[in-house]
Amino acid sequence: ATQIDWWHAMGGGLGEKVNDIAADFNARQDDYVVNPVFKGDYTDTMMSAIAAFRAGKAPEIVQIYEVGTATMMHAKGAIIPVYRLMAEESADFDPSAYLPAVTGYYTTPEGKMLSLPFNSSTPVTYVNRDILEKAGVDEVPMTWQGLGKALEKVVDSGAADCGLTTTWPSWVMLENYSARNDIPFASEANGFEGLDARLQFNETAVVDHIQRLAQWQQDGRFAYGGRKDEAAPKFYSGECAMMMGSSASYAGVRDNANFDFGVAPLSYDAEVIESPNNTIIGGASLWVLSGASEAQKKGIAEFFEYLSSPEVQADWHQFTGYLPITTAAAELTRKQGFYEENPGTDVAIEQMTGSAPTENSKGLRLGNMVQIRDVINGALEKIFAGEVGVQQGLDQAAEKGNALLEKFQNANS
Ligand SMILES: O=P(O)(O)OC[C@H](O)CO
Repeated sequence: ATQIDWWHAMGGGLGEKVNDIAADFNARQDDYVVNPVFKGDYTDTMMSAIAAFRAGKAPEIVQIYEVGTATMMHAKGAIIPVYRLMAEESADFDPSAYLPAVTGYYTTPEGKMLSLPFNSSTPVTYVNRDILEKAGVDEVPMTWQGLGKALEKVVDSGAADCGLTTTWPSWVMLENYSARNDIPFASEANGFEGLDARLQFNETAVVDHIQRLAQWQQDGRFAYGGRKDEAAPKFYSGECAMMMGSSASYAGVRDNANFDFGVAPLSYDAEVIESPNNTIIGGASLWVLSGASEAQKKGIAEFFEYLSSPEVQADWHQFTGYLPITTAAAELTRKQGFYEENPGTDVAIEQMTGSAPTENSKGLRLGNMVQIRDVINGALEKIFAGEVGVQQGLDQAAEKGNALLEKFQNANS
């Protein structure tokens, strides 16, 4: 049988699920064997794939997180766009079957899908209901203003040491704060309209928002917990009453929380917007690397059809908390009664589909975004440690980030 290597970044239970999906596909037919290989976290996986490609040893399929999208798009000659592969193989592939907020991130301005959305998430708020009850907070406020009051009660009552933490701080507190409140994160429609996009978060309400978090970091309402998902144990352990993070943290919360937990939408800023936008996606998509043989390409097309089937997607969505990427998978999940039996699991999808995405909530398409996130997170760490003022820290991050954008623009135009 033809071998197809699939490098991915899904560790733990998610990795086992990926292995099961590949094994099921392999068992259904005899022509192809998909071999999933765990390559570390998202950054490790992307870096390994780039290095392997240069050495002529690339896998056929690689999972790349959403912030690597612009880099992959411009890696001319290194990728086979998914829309082309599926057309060449006459695969059963209908981009309109996917949720618009998901496909928007991964398509060209002409609507052509470059990579296959596989695990798309969006940030939500997890709450420890036991702590909230102890603190006398009856419902989870929808706005940052309401949240400030509720978290004050949590801390003042001694119900928990910390009010709120977050995973992926740049994604949640800058990128998604901007989208939710209809503010540009960068010019040129967040980079969708040109490589000359420049960062704008140091000139918008993001500055006040980070000021708020810096204040809360001082008074206990917020606790910074790391650049990726290192903050999750602060929530699992009951140290923090709430956590903002990926909808795909659901599996971890479900398996680790020894308390009554709930899922609420990501807060919006009542001083900025009356009715919030959708949030933007995170997670990752699957890219096909050039070098795949004719037989491998056929196998990949078949595998992608299988991955996008309502059954596989619905099962993956229900197990992980990633979004059902197709309308059919969402409908199947609803029909199966999953949302009714597991309250809160539909929050992410409601949040994504409640309104049509605007220019500010479609996503980000910025080159070198992996490095830009590091710059932003570095600035947040200094701000929260009181080493630099909020405006100064964000100005410095924007300046460094813009230099990275300019470098990418020069290399690709
Ligand atoms: O934890 P994930 O897979 O939902 O990803 C979160 C962020 O989007 C990664 O960039």
